[in-house]
Amino acid sequence: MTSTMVESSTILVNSWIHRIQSEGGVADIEIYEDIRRLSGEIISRACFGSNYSKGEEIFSKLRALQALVSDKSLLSAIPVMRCLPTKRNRKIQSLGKEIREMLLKIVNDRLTDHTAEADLLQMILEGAKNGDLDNNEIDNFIVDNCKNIYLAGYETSSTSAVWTLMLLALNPEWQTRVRAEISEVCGKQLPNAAILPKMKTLTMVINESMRLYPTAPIITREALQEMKFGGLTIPKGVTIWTFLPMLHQDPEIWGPDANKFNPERFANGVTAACKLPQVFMPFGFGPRLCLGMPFALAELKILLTLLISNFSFSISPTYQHSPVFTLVLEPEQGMNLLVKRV
Ligand code: HEM
Repeated sequence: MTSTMVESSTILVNSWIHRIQSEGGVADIEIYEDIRRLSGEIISRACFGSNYSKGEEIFSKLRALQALVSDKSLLSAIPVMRCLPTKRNRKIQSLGKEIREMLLKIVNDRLTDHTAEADLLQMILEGAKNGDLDNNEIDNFIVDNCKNIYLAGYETSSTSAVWTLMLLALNPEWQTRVRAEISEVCGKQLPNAAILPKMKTLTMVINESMRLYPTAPIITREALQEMKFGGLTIPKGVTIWTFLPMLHQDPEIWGPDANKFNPERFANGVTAACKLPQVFMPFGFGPRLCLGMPFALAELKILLTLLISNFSFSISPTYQHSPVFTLVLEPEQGMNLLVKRV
């Protein structure tokens, strides 16, 4: 899927080149919106192949649904309020219904034209076919998996990219180091799957950015039986929240510069970066480790390679630093950077 990632990212690069030219050499760009759109396009193409524009429509409805269900107002925290026929609840229901119908329509079209595309939808369809499920369960399986991929893979990749670009904008010496690596490894070539593992400096930068700004900052696990955790007794059924920023920025584990951006700490890999490498878990851990990790890292490396080799970044005077936790850790006021050609 890397060629899809390169294709979509190149369109973004060209649009910024035009913008910079028309704004006299430097453009103040709110990059979060653009990168989110790009990430949506990439995941739609990966998920729905040639039906990706329909997929984008579905994803935009899922985004609206996500905004409604992650409303943190006091009233919505009362369980009974979620069942009353309020305007918000009716909207949630009708969006859910529309999304389900649109997804099932794509599936039906796919089943009748017998095209076995190499996309995630095809894998989900095959998974559904091979499972021991009745018709209604098959539909639920398909709809739930498509929603899961959207939630897990869309906002996460785009927010990781914008936090990394913010940190690079604040640390121009690292932009220079990454740019030098790109020119050495890629030359005049576009990035491809074979060269991604050679991008050592870029990997260090991405790791450091995910340490300081873990996109999915809370990992949850349910205690399946009563257990002891240090001096605490955790009863069966309790959900335990692990807050990653506490682990990722603990000076006892990472040293006195734990709060500083210093990708050098990852020069010899994660195991040498701190006292307890298992606490570094931007993609989770164990059997539920993020399924999309290789996909996300390829997407991040391709996008950052194309952006850093074409542009230099600095913080815009209009940028307001306001990380906020919705379903992911995102910049509440967007991400304004000054962008120039290199
Ligand atoms: C930088 C981007 C991403 C980050 C930081 C991220 C992070 C995470 C985290 C922290 C978890 C929970 C793991 C756990 O509980 O141990 C997770 C789960 C998951 N992620 Fe990602 N993710 C990213 C991108 C993606 C993408 C692009 C996809 C799909 C294409 C994806 C699919 C999934 C799925 C399906 C799960 C659930 C796995 C399971 O429960 O077995 N993720 N991700």
